[in-house]
Amino acid sequence: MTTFQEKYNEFIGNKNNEFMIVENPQNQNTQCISKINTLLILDSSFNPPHKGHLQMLLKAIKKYKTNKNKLAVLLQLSINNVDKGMKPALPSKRLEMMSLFIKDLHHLDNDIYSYISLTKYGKFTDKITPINIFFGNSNFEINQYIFLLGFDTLERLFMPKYYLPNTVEDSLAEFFKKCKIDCLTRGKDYELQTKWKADNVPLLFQNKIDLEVNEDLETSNISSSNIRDFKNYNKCTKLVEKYICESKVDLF
Ligand SMILES: Nc1ncnc2c1ncn2[C@@H]1O[C@H](COP(=O)(O)OP(=O)(O)OP(=O)(O)O)[C@@H](O)[C@H]1O
Ligand SMILES: NC(=O)c1ccc[n+]([C@@H]2O[C@H](COP(=O)(O)O)[C@@H](O)[C@H]2O)c1
Repeated sequence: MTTFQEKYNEFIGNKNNEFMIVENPQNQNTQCISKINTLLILDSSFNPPHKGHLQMLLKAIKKYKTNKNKLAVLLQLSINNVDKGMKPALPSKRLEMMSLFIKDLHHLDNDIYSYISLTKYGKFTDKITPINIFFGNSNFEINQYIFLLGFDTLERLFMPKYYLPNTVEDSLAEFFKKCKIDCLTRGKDYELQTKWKADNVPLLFQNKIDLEVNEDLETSNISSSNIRDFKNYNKCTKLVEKYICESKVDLF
């Protein structure tokens, strides 16, 4: 049995588990970790991780890494998507791919601390609670949680159906006290997406969301579903990194 399978079994084995850290930074330097003040969170089904995800992280790291900001990255696998099921790749295999993805990120930026976690929560308003319990303690100095989202998820974050009978504003108020959203456009309609944000996000939360236009259509059009549609790793080498293809995780 793989370590990831064991960790996953441990996680689902206890119904009280809502969040679990699966991988910690490799070089644990407590003094440096204590200086981390910004956590970038990419919560996804990683089915599989792809170059679009990498682009989101690299853009966010570039934007938020400053002399004052020491960053950590949390890649989180959500086992309960608000809308989608868990098929086809096994959760343990997704964790394995996430770990490869993090190694790749470290090659590109070796100054980043990274964590991998599992969560049972589908809604962002729930996801933040255990994250804040883990990272909000005195071992860290975290003062900003930044969720990295693509535009399609941003639209869904503001859909009333997830919060009924409460209003979207009331339901998200607490979340936006602690968190910001860094969002990338998807596909070519980025002007419409910018307009959607201006027209639909309640005024109260407008400044909590940074919507960045990604004019590079090659990366902004990538999704895990279109990779799975290729039905063959050899046909999607432009969309996923080589190590994911080589991992031969059964996706198709
Ligand atoms: N190419 C991309 N550009 C910008 N955001 C992206 C891109 N791919 C995924 N995302 C965002 O990353 C987050 C995690 O998404 P996830 O990996 O589940 O999406 P996906 O690739 O669209 O998957 P699927 O096709 O299986 O629905 C979501 O907020 C999604 O909008
Ligand atoms: N209203 C919400 O909080 C909301 C809406 C859409 C997606 N999500 C979550 O965002 C993550 C990414 O989801 P998608 O891959 O479906 O875009 C998943 O964990 C999903 O559950 C949350």
